[in-house]
Amino acid sequence: MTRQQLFEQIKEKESFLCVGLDTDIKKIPKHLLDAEDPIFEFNKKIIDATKEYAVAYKPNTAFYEAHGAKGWESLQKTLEYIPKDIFTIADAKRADIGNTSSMYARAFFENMDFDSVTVAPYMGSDSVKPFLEFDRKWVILLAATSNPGGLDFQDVIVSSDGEKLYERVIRKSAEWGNANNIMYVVGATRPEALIGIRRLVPEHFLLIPGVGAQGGDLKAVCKYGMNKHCGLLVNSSRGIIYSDSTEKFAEAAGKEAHKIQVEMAEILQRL
Ligand SMILES: O=C(O)c1cc(=O)[nH]c(=O)n1[C@@H]1O[C@H](COP(=O)(O)O)[C@@H](O)[C@H]1O
Repeated sequence: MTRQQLFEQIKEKESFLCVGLDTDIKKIPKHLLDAEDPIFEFNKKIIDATKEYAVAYKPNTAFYEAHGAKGWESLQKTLEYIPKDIFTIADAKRADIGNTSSMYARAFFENMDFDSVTVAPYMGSDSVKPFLEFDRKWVILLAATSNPGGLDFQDVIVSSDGEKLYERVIRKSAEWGNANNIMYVVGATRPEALIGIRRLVPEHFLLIPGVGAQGGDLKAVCKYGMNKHCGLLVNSSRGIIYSDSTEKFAEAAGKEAHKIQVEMAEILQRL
């Protein structure tokens, strides 16, 4: 999917919501456990209930890989079930030496046909570039993450002018691609980081996880992170998909997604 197509979706749906499909078999309603593929059954119902309000879905591959071959099948079926006009993110946080990264890229872009994959920058340019060789596919590079441990390395000052490691990651990696094939991950829990990040990459899309269960603030994120093409995909996983654990779980997820979408529509009107 291109940046323009993504922006068109955002305008049409008045939403920049990404629903995280972090589907934990221990948390899904009990009545689904008799199904042949409970994870897929759950995802199908969540997708049906939220697709009107979401411009992206982000299955975190850990929740599928944990089940071995069957989990990968659930992931593939889920991907195929997501409507084609909705942006898809394989949240796999990959990267390795070049020839291995090429295989990861093939796994998610050719074998599975995701629009994007999350990538860890620690191994540098040759570990990231193989993901950038695919037309209309995206790398979503970890920059300033939402977890407390993110501060351990990402905020270390790496130059005499006060540049932080995550800023260096963004500044350098922006030279490997462009705003049409790289996005950055910035946690909703640290909106203040967005001020400096927008100076470095005013045009790029940012994936912002951490609203909902991790307590990030949508308004603060938008205040500091939005650009004239919105430039944000804001993810919530547990806050949406587990809003209810009864047979009405999908309805509740739909309501929660709608609530966030209404807030987003109001914010988008001010663009
Ligand atoms: O790359 C991510 O998506 C990610 C980066 C980050 O800094 N923080 C973060 O929470 N995530 C992911 O975003 C999702 C957040 O889930 P909830 O906290 O349940 O909304 C999980 O799949 C995380 O792995």
